[in-house]
Amino acid sequence: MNQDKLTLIKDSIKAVPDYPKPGIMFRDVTSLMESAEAFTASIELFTEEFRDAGITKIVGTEARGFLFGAPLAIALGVGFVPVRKPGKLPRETIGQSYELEYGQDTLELHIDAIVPGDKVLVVDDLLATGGTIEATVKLIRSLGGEVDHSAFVISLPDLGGEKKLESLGLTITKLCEFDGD
Ligand SMILES: O=P(O)(O)OC[C@H]1O[C@H](OP(=O)(O)OP(=O)(O)O)[C@H](O)[C@@H]1O
Ligand SMILES: Nc1ncnc2[nH]cnc12
Repeated sequence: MNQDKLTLIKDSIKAVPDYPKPGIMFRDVTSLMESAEAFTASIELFTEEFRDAGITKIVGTEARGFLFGAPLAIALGVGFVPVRKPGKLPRETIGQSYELEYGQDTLELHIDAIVPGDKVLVVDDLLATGGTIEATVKLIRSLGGEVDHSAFVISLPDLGGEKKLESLGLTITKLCEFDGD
């Protein structure tokens, strides 16, 4: 990947100590999005990476996964499917609960949004424990979707998400990483 773009992206992400709870170093992707150059670079790098991967759908997780998944879907010319927190999707859904770095939650997916044979790329702003994407992958696979690839703007490898997703058979594409938290 283009090193200048990767540096621009990493440098644009502000750190907020003790948010949303004491002891959490919050990596704020909204500061990246405030920079047209950094936001554009992130979508360009993902597009180059997945242009020839045979992806048929992108799944993005609420809420920050929508911000990168949707523009990438347009760039790749494929559909975008949201995975949402409970009660937000209007049609019939399936659900999966999961653990977060700072809590517990459930995610839902429309049952007709993924069809057997879909080759799905899961996209989120940040990979921490991997709980969000593990739950998302279970939802997609239970509907017959194939999911081999994941993409993140930020990874926090110390929190174990990369190992968890590798054990699920996923490749991990990340634009930057931070350690020590
Ligand atoms: O790898 P994990 O430990 O699962 O953590 C990563 C997830 O946590 C954050 O979302 P959050 O649940 O805070 O939701 P939000 O995007 O709606 O703020 C982040 O955007 C990822 O989706
Ligand atoms: N440290 C962190 N910064 C931003 N988003 C997160 N989601 C889970 N952990 C996070």
